Amino acid sequence: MMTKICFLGAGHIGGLTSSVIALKCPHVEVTVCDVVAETISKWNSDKLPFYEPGLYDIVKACRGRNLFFTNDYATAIEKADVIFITANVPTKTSGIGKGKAVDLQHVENAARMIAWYSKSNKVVVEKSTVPVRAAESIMHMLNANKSANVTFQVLSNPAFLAQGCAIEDLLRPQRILIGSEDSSDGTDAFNKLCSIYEHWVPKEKIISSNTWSSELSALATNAMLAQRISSINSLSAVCESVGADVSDVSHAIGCDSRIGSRYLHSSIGFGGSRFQRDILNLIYICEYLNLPEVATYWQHVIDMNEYQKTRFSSNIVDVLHNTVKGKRIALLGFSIKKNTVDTQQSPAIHIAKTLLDEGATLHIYDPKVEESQIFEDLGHSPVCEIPECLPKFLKIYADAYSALNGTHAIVLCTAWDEFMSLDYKQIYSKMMKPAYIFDGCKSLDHPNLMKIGFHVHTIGKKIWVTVP
Ligand SMILES: NC(=O)C1=CN([C@@H]2O[C@H](COP(=O)(O)OP(=O)(O)OC[C@H]3O[C@@H](n4cnc5c(N)ncnc54)[C@H](O)[C@@H]3O)[C@@H](O)[C@H]2O)C=CC1
Ligand SMILES: O=C(O)[C@H]1O[C@H](OP(=O)(O)OP(=O)(O)OC[C@H]2O[C@@H](n3ccc(=O)[nH]c3=O)[C@H](O)[C@@H]2O)[C@H](O)[C@@H](O)[C@@H]1O
Repeated sequence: MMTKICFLGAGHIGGLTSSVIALKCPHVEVTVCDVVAETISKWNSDKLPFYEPGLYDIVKACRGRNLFFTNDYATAIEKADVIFITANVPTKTSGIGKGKAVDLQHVENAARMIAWYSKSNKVVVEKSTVPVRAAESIMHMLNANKSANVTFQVLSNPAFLAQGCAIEDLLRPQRILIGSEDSSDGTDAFNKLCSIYEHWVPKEKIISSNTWSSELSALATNAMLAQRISSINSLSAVCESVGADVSDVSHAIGCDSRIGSRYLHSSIGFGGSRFQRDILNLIYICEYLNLPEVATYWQHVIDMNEYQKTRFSSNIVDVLHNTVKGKRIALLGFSIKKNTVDTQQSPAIHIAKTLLDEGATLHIYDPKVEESQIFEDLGHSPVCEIPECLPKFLKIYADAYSALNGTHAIVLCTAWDEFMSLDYKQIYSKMMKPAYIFDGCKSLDHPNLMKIGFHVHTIGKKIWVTVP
């Protein structure tokens, strides 16, 4: 009999994971549901709800064959053997734990829906990143709302996808972690989920643990990755003071196989909603468990990230002779990193707001982020208490050359590939002099830029040049 899977939540994780399962398991019927009807309409159209390299081709190949997007979650739940919860888990904005603890209401609602519409036993997979022991709450929710003869097994199976390379992460995962209950029913549920992944993931990459370890591992992975970035960013400040280059330091450190080279790229700070949210959640859990020293340790990772953004913005103002008022500054890249439209907590927002508050006029260009998104992200800058005045100071361009024309400085926030191959000689000729580049990604060809005449400032290495 054909295995049937259902996803509750057609966002990034639901949409991406379901598509790859449908691609790799043609005999499995995958149905993806969302409580927002418009999201489902987008999945059924040619303009998917978000951009991710490779996603469109997979959806096109599988949609209507064994991949379906629908609002009829009652039928989808009833038919499914395995149900993934991929609802969003935002940070609480009010009440106990405000600003740190996460709000599980969407996950709980999904669990209730599963209980209401299930007429046979189900394996429920907690895919959303949740606090430790959330599976217990899900189980309570399921048992309190279910029909008498139905039983559930809850597995924890966190997603480890980074935006921009999520399809690659799914097709060739470093590991699939499945946490299950220590019982024969738990083992059966584990085997059922394994049998899906085994279609394309080597068996040795599927690792098992108890449910709580799996839940904690999801938070801990993001916390450790963010901690590495904050560590290298802290060293970038030292490098700028002593004349070292953080890229060299990072390379030297990364060659040590005990440390490894990934997530040691110095930047203007990590962005995205996930790192900060997961660390804050970890801090909240530590405070709840009366582990204040542990909570403080992780808080420093976030503090260092804030420091890096502020340090970079202040340096721009300092270098531009302590005032940017009336100066036109181009900001290249607005998303958290290349190949994604995600702007949540993007360092570019912090930098743009600082420069706007200091009175600069910003020319922003990002290859994929929509103009309306940029206006929304910057709408609360104090300089623009009246949102209508924002367009006077903020201009969004559809191409890099137009954005750079007539500017005093270029600030590189995101390393989209196209920024590396721009004709900087031509750009320099159309900029105000002296022309500055602030490279927040350490990705441009600095000797060449300096030869052209730019003053180059790059994070983690101070370069002062005079125009030839
Ligand atoms: N975006 C990413 O790359 C990663 C996300 N995660 C985790 O996965 C979870 C989901 O994240 P995203 O997909 O990014 O969120 P998202 O916000 O893109 O999508 C969540 C979707 O769930 C829907 N939803 C909410 N309640 C529902 C319900 N009861 N039934 C059906 N649909 C419902 C929402 O309408 C929304 O479309 C979060 O916990 C996140 O931390 C984990 C790893 C990577
Ligand atoms: O929980 C999640 O949703 C996901 O969060 C992150 O993925 P993501 O936020 O999409 O992107 P990353 O590639 O990790 O980058 C996050 C931020 O860190 C920055 N970064 C990354 C690497 C680095 O060396 N330096 C650095 O500053 C990036 O520019 C970006 O702003 C994790 O990498 C994923 O494993 C996890 O599944």
